[in-house]
Amino acid sequence: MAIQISPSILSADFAHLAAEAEAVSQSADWLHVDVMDNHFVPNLTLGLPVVEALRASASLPLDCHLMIEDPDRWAPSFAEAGAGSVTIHAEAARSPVRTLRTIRSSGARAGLALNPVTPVDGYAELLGELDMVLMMTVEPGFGGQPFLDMVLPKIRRARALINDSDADIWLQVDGGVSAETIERAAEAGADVFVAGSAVYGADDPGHAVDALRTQAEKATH
Ligand SMILES: O=C(CO)[C@@H](O)[C@H](O)COP(=O)(O)O
Ligand SMILES: [Fe+2]
Repeated sequence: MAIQISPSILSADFAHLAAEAEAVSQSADWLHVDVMDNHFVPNLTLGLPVVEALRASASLPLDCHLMIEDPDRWAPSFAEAGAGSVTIHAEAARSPVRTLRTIRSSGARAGLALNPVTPVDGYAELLGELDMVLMMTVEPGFGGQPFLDMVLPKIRRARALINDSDADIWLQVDGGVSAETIERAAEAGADVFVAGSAVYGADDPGHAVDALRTQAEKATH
């Protein structure tokens, strides 16, 4: 399982987004874009126009994490805007099968995110519709929060379900991922790592991505 790193631009300088994206373009695999609507989470960030602008200027594929109340309405537009991956929250989606299929039919990867206390077993039936499962290791809404170790058993459970399914599904962790926590998440079975403050809070974001990848690889070999 190849390790992938997806820096979150939530911790980047929004006045210089293109340059911030460029700073990780040689070292990262994706650019993680946190879309928040102040309803599903108590924070408001960015929407489709910013994703369209990033799509036109950034070289990395966009990994859009929709923390919004009505993903069934909006997710297809993010896929059509050229996002490489669109992840909806299980707690918010009312028609997840239809929405995940629509994302895929636009050529994007389809992801399902689970909040820290949302059980994974109830979603086993959806695995056939998924390219990625996102495990939140903080309550969604803000960058810079501490990693929740209580989610580690659920990451292990998701890894087992994915392996049993024989499908090629990535397992992403998002929230509090740092040089200190990434090994625990990798050991539990995650293979895609979102990191905001650990990358954009560093003096050299590109180097921080390399260091995170090295740590995760060490844990899985
Ligand atoms: O989705 C979210 C927060 O809701 C994340 O993508 C954060 O932006 C990650 O930031 P750090 O916890 O790595 O600082
Ligand atoms: Fe995120």
